[in-house]
Amino acid sequence: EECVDRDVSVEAALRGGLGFAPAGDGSPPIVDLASPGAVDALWDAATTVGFLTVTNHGIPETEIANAFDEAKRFFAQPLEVKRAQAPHVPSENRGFEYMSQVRPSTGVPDVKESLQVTAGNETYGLDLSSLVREAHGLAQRLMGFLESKLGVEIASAHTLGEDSQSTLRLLHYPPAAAPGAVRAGAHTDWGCITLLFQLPGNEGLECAAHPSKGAASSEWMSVDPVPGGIAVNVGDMLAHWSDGRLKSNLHRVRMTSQERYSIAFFAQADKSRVIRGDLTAEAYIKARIKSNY
Ligand SMILES: O=C(O)CCC(=O)C(=O)O
Ligand SMILES: [Fe+2]
Repeated sequence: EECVDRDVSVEAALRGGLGFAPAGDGSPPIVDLASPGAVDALWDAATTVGFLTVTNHGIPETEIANAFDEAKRFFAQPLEVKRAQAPHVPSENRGFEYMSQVRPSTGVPDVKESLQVTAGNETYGLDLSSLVREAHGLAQRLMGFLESKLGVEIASAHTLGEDSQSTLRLLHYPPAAAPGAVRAGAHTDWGCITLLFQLPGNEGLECAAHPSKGAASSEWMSVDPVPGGIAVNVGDMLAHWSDGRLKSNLHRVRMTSQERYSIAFFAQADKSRVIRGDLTAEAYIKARIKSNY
């Protein structure tokens, strides 16, 4: 399946010079969800750079802060404790992994540890269910906005029920090891929409500045934390579903001298949902997991 092989074009872009290029000026647009022009601004960002930051999103800051506290508490434990508390089940895209995700673009493991909780599954004793609910609600709202422009029914494809495979991922990049290294290799996300919660002071996220130029592009752009904002990006599943109108853009996490915590919510179509021919959203995600662990 062409869409499952998305990483081939990623490699082409990196061979084209993007891999080692530094970040230039600029940052993705900020979309104020309380403004009357929000739908147009969202559409504009999603069809050009594929990255944006939303403000006035309605998720209580205390909810987000609580999830970061949970993440810090979890990651502070000894490695064996984390492994025992949340065994990694790659086939189900959940549990705790340590320095084990190899991005096809780099061939070496990301310098990070992460804990993945799948909607509807256990939260390993962590208080994360309410952020999952809030994030799912916001992702659906954003997809509803896009749906109104796209004319394709996408917002109802994600539930929080039995069939869900949407995922909350807590990420921790330890204090800098090798200067110049990349913390997370360049990749595109697999799902429909990703919400990325960042902490002020924890910089490093970058996306390709000119995604429409593909392999000819050789610049990155910082996606720095915005107070009260959540970074949003389009994933491959939605790019595919929209016939390429919505852009799934390359991004990476650059090494900085600061330790980094972030939280991603990957809104993915339900397992049984058919996204192309007879390819289900479940089969699609499974194929992408296989290429990464
Ligand atoms: O930590 C980040 O900011 C980015 C994480 C990311 O891109 C991912 O896990 O897909
Ligand atoms: Fe990502």
